[in-house]
Amino acid sequence: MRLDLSLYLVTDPALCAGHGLVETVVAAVRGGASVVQLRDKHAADGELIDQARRLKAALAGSGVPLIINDRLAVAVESGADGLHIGQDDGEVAEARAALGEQAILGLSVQTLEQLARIDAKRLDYLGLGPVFATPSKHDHAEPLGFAGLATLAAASPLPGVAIGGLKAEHVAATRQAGAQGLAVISAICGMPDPEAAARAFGPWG
Ligand SMILES: Cc1ncc(COP(=O)(O)OP(=O)(O)O)c(N)n1
Ligand SMILES: Cc1nc(C(=O)O)sc1CCOP(=O)(O)O
Ligand SMILES: [Mg+2]
Repeated sequence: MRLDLSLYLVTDPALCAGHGLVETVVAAVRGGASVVQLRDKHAADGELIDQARRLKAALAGSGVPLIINDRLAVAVESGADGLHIGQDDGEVAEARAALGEQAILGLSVQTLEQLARIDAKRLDYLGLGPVFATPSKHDHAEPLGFAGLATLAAASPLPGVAIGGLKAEHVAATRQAGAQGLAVISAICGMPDPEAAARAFGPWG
């Protein structure tokens, strides 16, 4: 099945706490989220596996894949659809070997130098960012702006999803820069109505 990166929800345990993790994700999917990533930098593996299984059950029949952030063992053990790793989160070859050919594997890229080194045949997509500075990730790299995003997207052999400080008002500029979608935390998680917040991004194509 084609991977639809158009509205990629990344969860945050604190921001999702208001409505609850599963409720926030289900509402966002009703509003048009096309991918969900479970991201929690502090939870133990066992807790994340449990959350991933609950999310997988909630997403059943929606066609929306569940991606695990950082933790290969959690992705394998939970039966999630894939894994997203950053430049310091382990080897792409090891992740692909453990996940199998059918799983979705994404990698974060911030620079042209990193892009030149990617193992494209083992990857499905790239996370390109941050477009803007964001309080949602304390250790983010230098912001790219839309010009930097366009440079990376043009040089990328893989579909890219833009991330970092993006809101519904940035859909047109993100498309124009050549990304295949927007990945967001705070524009959906922690909003009073996550379904309406997701719907505000509108149709991609
Ligand atoms: C879709 C997407 N793109 C980029 C990231 C960032 O990954 P990483 O650089 O490993 O940082 P952390 O999210 O692990 O803090 C992402 N998670 N998702
Ligand atoms: C998880 C993450 N990764 C980034 C990167 O640049 O790789 S920026 C980011 C946080 C995105 O949150 P928000 O939509 O609230 O700005
Ligand atoms: Mg990471």
